[in-house]
Amino acid sequence: ADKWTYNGPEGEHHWSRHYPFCGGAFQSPIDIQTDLLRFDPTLRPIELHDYNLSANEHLTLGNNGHSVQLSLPSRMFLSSPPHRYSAAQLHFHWGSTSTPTGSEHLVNGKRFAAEMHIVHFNSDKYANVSMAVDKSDGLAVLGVLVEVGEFNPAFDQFLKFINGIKYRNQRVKVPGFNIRSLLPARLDEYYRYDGSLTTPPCYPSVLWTLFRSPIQISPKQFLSLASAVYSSRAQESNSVPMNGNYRRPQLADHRVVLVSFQE
Ligand SMILES: NS(=O)(=O)c1cc(-c2ccccc2)cc(-c2ccccc2)c1
Ligand SMILES: [Zn+2]
Repeated sequence: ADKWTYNGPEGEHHWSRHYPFCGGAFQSPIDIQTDLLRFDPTLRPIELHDYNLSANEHLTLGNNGHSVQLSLPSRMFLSSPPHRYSAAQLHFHWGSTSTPTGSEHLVNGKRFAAEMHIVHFNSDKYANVSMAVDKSDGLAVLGVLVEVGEFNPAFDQFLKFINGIKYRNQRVKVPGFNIRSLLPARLDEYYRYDGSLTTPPCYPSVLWTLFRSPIQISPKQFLSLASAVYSSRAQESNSVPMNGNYRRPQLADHRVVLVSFQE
């Protein structure tokens, strides 16, 4: 079983003991300093294919003890030339009801309420996500910053089922919906850098795309995300609420963060 947590003796400062890459280079997340960006005119708008899933398609919403994740069919893909990346899953990182700031990436030191990650793998080169996860050109993750504000009907397409996955290893089936509706309007404005999984084993295998525009969810929706789930199992006596499941920003070292927009 994975032996890591976000706090305490198995917290992020100890991850590298069992997961050496966590102490290595190219780690994520980072604090994106907008005065150190380099505009790259070759960064084209992200193209999404087959993101509009029919309600007949059933997705698995699960509690893996560290996050809430939604499985995605691999026929969904994004193209960011030269490669095509097939979808694998999406999941979230958040703070807590008392401190509603739990995004992983920061922008000029600002932490957002939460962050959504849509994990894809390089299906031009690898048969599945497990083959891709530890390859330097294996993964592409779309990051979306989340703010508390307007109600977000797309979020409710899965949030309304969250009470079925209150405890670790619980899973429910949810009808497919348009995953594009979870993303911000502007898919042409994003930050791009080479990084890693933000959880153990922290493989430096991720081409990160963090969209410039945050999306909004209502206070009630945030409360539901941040207070409905536990990292403990159903039958365990002392239940452990799942919150603060975000890694602190890592050193950018000399990594250049590219940006697809100029102003
Ligand atoms: N935060 S992340 O995007 O770097 C990330 C990617 C993947 C991931 C998943 C499948 C294939 C490849 C990578 C898994 C997690 C994860 C989050 C919580 C608990 C355990 C794992 C997190
Ligand atoms: Zn993540």
